Amino acid sequence: MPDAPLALRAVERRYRTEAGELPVLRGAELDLFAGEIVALVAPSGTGKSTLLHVAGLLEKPDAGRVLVEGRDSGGLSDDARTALRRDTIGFVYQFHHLLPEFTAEENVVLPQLAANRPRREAEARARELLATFGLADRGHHRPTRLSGGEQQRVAIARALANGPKVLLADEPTGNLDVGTADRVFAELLEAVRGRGVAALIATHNPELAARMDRTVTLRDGLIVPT
Ligand SMILES: Nc1ncnc2c1ncn2[C@@H]1O[C@H](COP(=O)(O)OP(=O)(O)OP(=O)(O)O)[C@@H](O)[C@H]1O
Repeated sequence: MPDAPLALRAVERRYRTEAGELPVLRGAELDLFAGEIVALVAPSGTGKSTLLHVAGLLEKPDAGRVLVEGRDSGGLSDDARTALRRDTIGFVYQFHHLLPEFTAEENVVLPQLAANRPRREAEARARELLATFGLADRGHHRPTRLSGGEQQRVAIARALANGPKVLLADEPTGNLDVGTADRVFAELLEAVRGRGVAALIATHNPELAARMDRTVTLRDGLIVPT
């Protein structure tokens, strides 16, 4: 069997605060398999964002291992970690974080150029991805000229631009009105399912969680099924 796209082994993460050390993750374990979509539903402040940042190689664990397709990210140089993240992991945030001075298409092109894809190929892929999300005629708009739902669709297209094995999302539709959130979420799930990507999606919305394959929560710094 191939390695899980993402695995966490005994992952610990603690923050130093004025009140002392705050242990947020205390031995978290997770196997995220290709094609499965896992909901992360946990009360505010229990460590969802911390978990996603550590799983996404944006923060290093204080102990334990984060394995991407079986490869331990622990011993890598900063550059090698960045390259591994860029080539294998897509991130969608609650707020789109698109670059305001670039068009929608350029926002989807840029991560591909960073991954050394030739510009023409990157542009073709960006147009194809944007079309998937119903944005074929919005590619030349800057983010401020797009609706909230359109901005978030572009952010999803950007996350998928380098063909990630893993998609991590932190309240990806949390900033949208209910109807738009519902549609964008359905499109996100369809895009992830269609590509066989392993996804971990944090949400406070039980209805959205119910549309995923399984749900996990955080309890005392551990990932547990619900
Ligand atoms: N850089 C940091 N320094 C100190 N403490 C932090 C830092 N980042 C997060 N924390 C603390 O760690 C705990 C977990 O935070 P985290 O943002 O991961 O929770 P969360 O479950 O995502 O919350 P929410 O649902 O409200 O976004 C919180 O108590 C938070 O205050």
